[in-house]
Amino acid sequence: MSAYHPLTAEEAIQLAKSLPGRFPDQAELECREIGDGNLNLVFHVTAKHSDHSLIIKQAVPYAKVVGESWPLSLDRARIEREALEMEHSLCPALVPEVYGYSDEMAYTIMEDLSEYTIMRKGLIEGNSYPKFAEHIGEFLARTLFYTSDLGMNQQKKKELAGRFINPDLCKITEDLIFEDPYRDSPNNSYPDSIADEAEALRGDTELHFEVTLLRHKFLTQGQALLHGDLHTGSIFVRAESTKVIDPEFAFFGPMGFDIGAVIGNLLLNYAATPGWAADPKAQQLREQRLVQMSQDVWNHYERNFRQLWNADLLDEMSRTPGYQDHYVLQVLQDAAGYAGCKMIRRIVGLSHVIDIDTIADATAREAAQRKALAIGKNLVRHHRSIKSIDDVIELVKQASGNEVSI
Ligand SMILES: Nc1ncnc2c1ncn2[C@@H]1O[C@H](COP(=O)(O)OP(=O)(O)O)[C@@H](O)[C@H]1O
Ligand SMILES: CSC[C@H]1O[C@H](OP(=O)(O)O)[C@H](O)[C@@H]1O
Repeated sequence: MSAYHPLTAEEAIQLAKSLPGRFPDQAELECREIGDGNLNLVFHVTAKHSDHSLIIKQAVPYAKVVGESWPLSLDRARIEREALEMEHSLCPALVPEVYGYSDEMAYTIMEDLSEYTIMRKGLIEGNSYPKFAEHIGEFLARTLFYTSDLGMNQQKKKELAGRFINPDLCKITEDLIFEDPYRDSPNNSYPDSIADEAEALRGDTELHFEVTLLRHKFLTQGQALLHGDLHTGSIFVRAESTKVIDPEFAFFGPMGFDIGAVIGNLLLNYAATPGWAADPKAQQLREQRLVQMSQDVWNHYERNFRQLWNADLLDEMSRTPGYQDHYVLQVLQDAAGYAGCKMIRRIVGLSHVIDIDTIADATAREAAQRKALAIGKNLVRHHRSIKSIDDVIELVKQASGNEVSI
């Protein structure tokens, strides 16, 4: 019989105490459950009168946001922990350290990042993160290159892929991102004010064709080990430092999905900007910064990825002249398409983003929803003809209906 049960705060404290070297012997520990995500429990354990602390993240056997009617495998905790360890080994400065775990109890004990801000909140507050694009570009390039057939032994990659078969969490993405927004699904949720947009999405078969191509790639292309859910709520930031958390959707999939997740979420915040910055000058500055950041994320990714390819390529056939350019362009096109899909799902599907949903003024909120959908659709529709990141930005500007000079 399994020993699994959801931890109490007291049990989390006992667990923290039992970890050697993490707290002074006589420390008086306190614990709070702080999970604000859709799926898991997160315990924050701190020592009174000291700066020692840690996080215990535990999966529950269902999707917390929906309830027990949506069962989910506890194995996702192992997958998240192994992905965190892999990402930390490739990018130690950009991923929290794992201190301990239990697969049976589905928990991971890790470094406390409470001194950081969740990026989605920071962006809503209008903060700028000048190092972010450089950091996330490095994270994307290193994790994707070294887990692909380019940078990892190909037999080892096949074995590793077996550890990251993640059917429950992939099914969430397949349904919520690539299907529900385009049909009449009980999972969908949107206000009456944009019912016309939702109806148009359901009838747009040309758009469905492009989404189906992206969905097929997601289902079949085991290009690299992905984070799988790299939105701005899964990234902690400070002015000088960035940390990626929450890779429980990790699996071997198309590289562009992770890159597109970052860019799509920056663009969701971009679409929301008029709802947060009343002053036109401040609004313009924020918009320019977000568009520039989206462009920089790609540019840093591409520069790092090409450097790794030129220095550490294991696959001999991939030295064929022209192949690197072909490969990188495919990833860019995928990233643009996936960014668009991610934007659309956050407006009409299950699980929205606070960047848009918490805009107080109803007119500004609706305008943000419509702008996000326009950008998302434009990226999906045209992703296969994109030739450069400038083309991506052009599609964003075109759909925004306003000038964004960067
Ligand atoms: N390592 C950490 N340090 C500090 N806070 C964390 C850490 N990991 C998670 N949290 C907090 O818990 C919240 C939910 O965590 P997350 O991993 O996104 O859970 P879920 O998988 O349920 O989405 C985060 O938004 C953050 O506030
Ligand atoms: C029913 S899960 C919906 C949604 O939640 C996940 O996000 P997070 O774990 O960060 O809360 C993921 O984006 C899923 O698509």
